[in-house]
Amino acid sequence: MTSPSGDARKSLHVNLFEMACVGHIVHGLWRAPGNNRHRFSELSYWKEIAQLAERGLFDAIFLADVVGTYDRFADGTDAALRQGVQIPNLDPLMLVPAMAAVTSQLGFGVTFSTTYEPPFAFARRMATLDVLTEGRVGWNVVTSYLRSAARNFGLEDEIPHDERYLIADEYIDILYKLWEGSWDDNAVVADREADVFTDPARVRPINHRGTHFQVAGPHLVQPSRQRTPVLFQATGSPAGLEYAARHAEVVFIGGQTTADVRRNIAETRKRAEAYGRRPDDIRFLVQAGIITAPTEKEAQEKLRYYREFYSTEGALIHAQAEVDLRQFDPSETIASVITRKGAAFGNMGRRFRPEQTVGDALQQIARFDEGRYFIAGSPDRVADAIESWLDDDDIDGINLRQYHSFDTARDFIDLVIPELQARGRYRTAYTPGETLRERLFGAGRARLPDRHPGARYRDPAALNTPAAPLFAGQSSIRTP
Ligand SMILES: Cc1cc2nc3c(=O)[nH]c(=O)nc-3n(C[C@H](O)[C@H](O)[C@H](O)COP(=O)(O)O)c2cc1C
Repeated sequence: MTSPSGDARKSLHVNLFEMACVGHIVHGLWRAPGNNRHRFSELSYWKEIAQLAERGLFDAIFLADVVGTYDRFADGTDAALRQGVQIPNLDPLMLVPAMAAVTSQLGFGVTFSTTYEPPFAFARRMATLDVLTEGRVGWNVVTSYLRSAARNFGLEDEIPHDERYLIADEYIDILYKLWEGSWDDNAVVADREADVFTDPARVRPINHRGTHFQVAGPHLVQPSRQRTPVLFQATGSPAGLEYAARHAEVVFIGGQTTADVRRNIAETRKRAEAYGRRPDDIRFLVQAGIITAPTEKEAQEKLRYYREFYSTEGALIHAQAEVDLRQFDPSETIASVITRKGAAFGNMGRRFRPEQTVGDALQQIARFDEGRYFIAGSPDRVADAIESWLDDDDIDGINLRQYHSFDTARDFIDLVIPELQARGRYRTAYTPGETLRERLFGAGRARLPDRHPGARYRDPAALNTPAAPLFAGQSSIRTP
């Protein structure tokens, strides 16, 4: 079958979705016997999971991150602390060298926010990782969403949503200047006889003077194999999609149905063309929940078992619920709760329909086992579902959500991957020495293609001509 994007039989890209905490998105399951999540603060945990992902020939381990606490529910941060909802958490960039040292092919996607820390230091840290891993890193560009994070970095409140993307646009432009424009490939000559380590004629400052940042340069790190790490982004808003169309190479796309997802993908590809990119310059991933076992019956039993540990309170904390819905009669409607609680109902009003009951809303918020990209079943049924996601929805891959570390990844690797391989839907080996970008886009694509906006700074003259601002002429985007 030919997919809408034209590939004969698309092969699945897989990242293992991780975060250095006990409760990332599936809350409460850290208590399940045998779950290793509480070991996230041990180096051995990361070494073990990286080796497991490499055994499964995964594209990468993808690390989420937040820089504030979920403090809106009940007794604020205390609830998040008790439930382990993304706190305590460790800095994901620091985990990469440990995992890279015990693997040779696995990639690493790392989340970092453009809103709080200046670009120069981040450019250096990320380039360091790309140099040391020989081109195995990607960056998940986020603008952050917690008000508590803003307060950690000296702000009273969050910067308005669309303005964050404008800042992110200048931020990434600086990174392109540093990563792509500041150093020529052959700048390091290491000529002992001539007593020259780096040829100064091949290194230049960037002298960026913009709206939000001023960065002189030169970049402190010599070019890595990819120069710019693979650019990941997750978004659903018009501003975010515009940003993705311009910059992202891998997009986590939203949508509840095949039709939604296909439409969102098609629109993003079309917008990318408006920026001079090709429709297939972007890969699309979804976050998938997969629970499998040798037989259908065992898979359903495993699902039931996981359900027993799931924490509704954790889900409410993560959703930044301002009201504890559990205190209401399950048969009461959301409309009636809103009337009684008024403004205190906060963001929950946007999540639910007024006619829904509290019981229904609670189930909705605490459900980890539904939706187009969830399946609990035998390896055969899982593989059928994945083939449909690839062909019918036009996605390219998944971020595999973990319920149990390391069983979720192990089950997928031992049971589903052989089935996908037999169907020609999954690699049977890594291509030795390939970069993460080549794994996603093919041989010869270690670096951004020339048509990507970041590539313009390969011409040093471009360092003196500002890039067009994001959203230029876009009336739907709220510029400040
Ligand atoms: C798969 C996935 C992973 C995400 N990981 C993070 C993350 O680690 N840190 C973060 O601040 N936001 C993360 N987000 C949230 C997005 O960055 C973004 O805020 C969200 O998708 C809403 O998009 P918008 O900001 O364009 O409205 C993630 C979203 C998805 C779908």
